Amino acid sequence: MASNVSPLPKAGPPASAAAVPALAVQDVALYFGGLRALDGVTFSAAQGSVTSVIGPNGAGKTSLFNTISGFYKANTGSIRFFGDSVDRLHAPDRAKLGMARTFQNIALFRGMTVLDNIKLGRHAHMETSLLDALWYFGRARREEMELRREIEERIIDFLEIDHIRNAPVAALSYGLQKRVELARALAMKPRILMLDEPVAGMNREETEDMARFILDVKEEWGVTILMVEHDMGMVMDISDHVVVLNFGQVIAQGEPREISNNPEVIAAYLGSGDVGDLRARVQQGRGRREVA
Ligand SMILES: Nc1ncnc2c1ncn2[C@@H]1O[C@H](COP(=O)(O)OP(=O)(O)OP(=O)(O)O)[C@@H](O)[C@H]1O
Repeated sequence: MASNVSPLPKAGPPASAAAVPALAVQDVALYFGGLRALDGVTFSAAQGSVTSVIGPNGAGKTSLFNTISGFYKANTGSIRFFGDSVDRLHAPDRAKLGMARTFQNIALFRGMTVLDNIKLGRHAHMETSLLDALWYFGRARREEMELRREIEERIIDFLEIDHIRNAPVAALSYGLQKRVELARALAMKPRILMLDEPVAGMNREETEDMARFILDVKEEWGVTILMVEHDMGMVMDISDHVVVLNFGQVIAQGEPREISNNPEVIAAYLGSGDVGDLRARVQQGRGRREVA
């Protein structure tokens, strides 16, 4: 990818700290009345990895994302973020710690420009008290504004969206809107990026572009990725670790190759629209990691 701006400095962990997972979900349950949307879910996402959560419709993937990011409060269990419990924190405080997410349906301000949407991403870190505002009024605030501008420019360059920076979001193709959503999430300076169906509704070319950007975010920026995605080809190609949910429970987890050959996983997908895709992957018996 052409880039004459260096990537953001990695918040790279010292070797000893890398053993602490970016995210550790332990025995999490979430009930809606009598329905167990999540039931004893346990898995972790290693620092600097792409971890994907898959499962048939209604398996609990979105509920899991909402619980991790703090929109829902788990009935039982715990969630640790880089070793620290976030169980008592609400969604905005988890976002401030560096949990950024995109949504299944694009959640951008369609009448606003690309740049203004990206600028909104930084609000996760903005302080609002009067004292803070006064303190920030001087040099520190100017310096911070410059840093933020620099970050925005790096993101725009990195995601190759310079040509549309002043375009209203509503005028963009679906694939570009998804890329702007990714840009806004990056502006939050995330330590973990949670992507809810990042390539849903995309054509093949847009999907490949998005897959490349996700890998670049991981590799060049050192950001951990947690992704929910139905596109099995994309999941198997770019994931380091795959977690399979069915009826709110983890039925399998492991490397993509193990998962796509797991009979329980294939059985879970029978009758779902995704089974053809999964079967194709199994028959194909190869992924990018094997080609490389
Ligand atoms: N707010 C809610 N109130 C009641 N039930 C809910 C709520 N949200 C989800 N559910 C139920 O919880 C279960 C898990 O739903 P969830 O949306 O998490 O699944 P999913 O794996 O994300 O599905 P999809 O792939 O279709 O998006 C489903 O049975 C769903 O009907």
